[in-house]
Amino acid sequence: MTGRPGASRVVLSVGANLAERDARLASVIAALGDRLVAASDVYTTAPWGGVHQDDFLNQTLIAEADLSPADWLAFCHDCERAADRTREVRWGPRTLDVDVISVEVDGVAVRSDDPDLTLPHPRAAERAFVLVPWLQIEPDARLWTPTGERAVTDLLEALPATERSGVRRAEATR
Ligand SMILES: Nc1ncnc2c1ncn2[C@@H]1O[C@H](COP(=O)(O)OP(=O)(O)OP(=O)(O)O)[C@@H](O)[C@H]1O
Ligand SMILES: Nc1nc2c(c(=O)[nH]1)N=C(CO)CN2
Repeated sequence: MTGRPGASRVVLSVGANLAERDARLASVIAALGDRLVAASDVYTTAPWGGVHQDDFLNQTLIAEADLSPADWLAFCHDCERAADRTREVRWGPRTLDVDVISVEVDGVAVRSDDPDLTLPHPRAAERAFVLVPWLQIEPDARLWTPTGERAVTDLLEALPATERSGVRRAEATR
């Protein structure tokens, strides 16, 4: 997907479950610099996706810049590369994962089924580790789903209670 850079607002989900997890998350905030609009607290989250592995730290960020959706994906990949991220097991352990959850250009949500950049992120609505931190910084957040645009609070309520209870503010757990 390509696109003319223009003022855009992005929601990013950041996760890490190997060494130096806090520093990995902090590296994304540092890379955003003054493009950062809001950062949730850091949450300790049970692994999603069925792979047995250590808990993650997750954080959701909102940023704004004159960047196209493809530029935001490149930003995410640059951050992952800087953290020596390798792609081995799908949904498995990682030094740093930075996903584009949604992008708005001129206040309109970008929708794309390009496998290289699907927008909104196709699994965001199933992930309490994305939705809980997102709601902390944007309580009235909305997300396009295959059944239309939905309030993120409703998406979260629709998830199994065990998914929601696996997401806890990090200071409560260490
Ligand atoms: N919204 C998106 N955000 C990030 N990557 C995306 C998105 N849509 C498609 N992709 C593509 O998905 C590919 C795999 O990404 P990645 O390795 O981060 O997946 P994953 O974290 O293992 O799983 P998931 O996609 O379920 O989060 C990337 O190369 C990227 O091009
Ligand atoms: N809790 C949690 N689970 C995950 C995460 C993550 O960031 N947090 N990322 C994954 C790969 O996309 C797979 N599973």
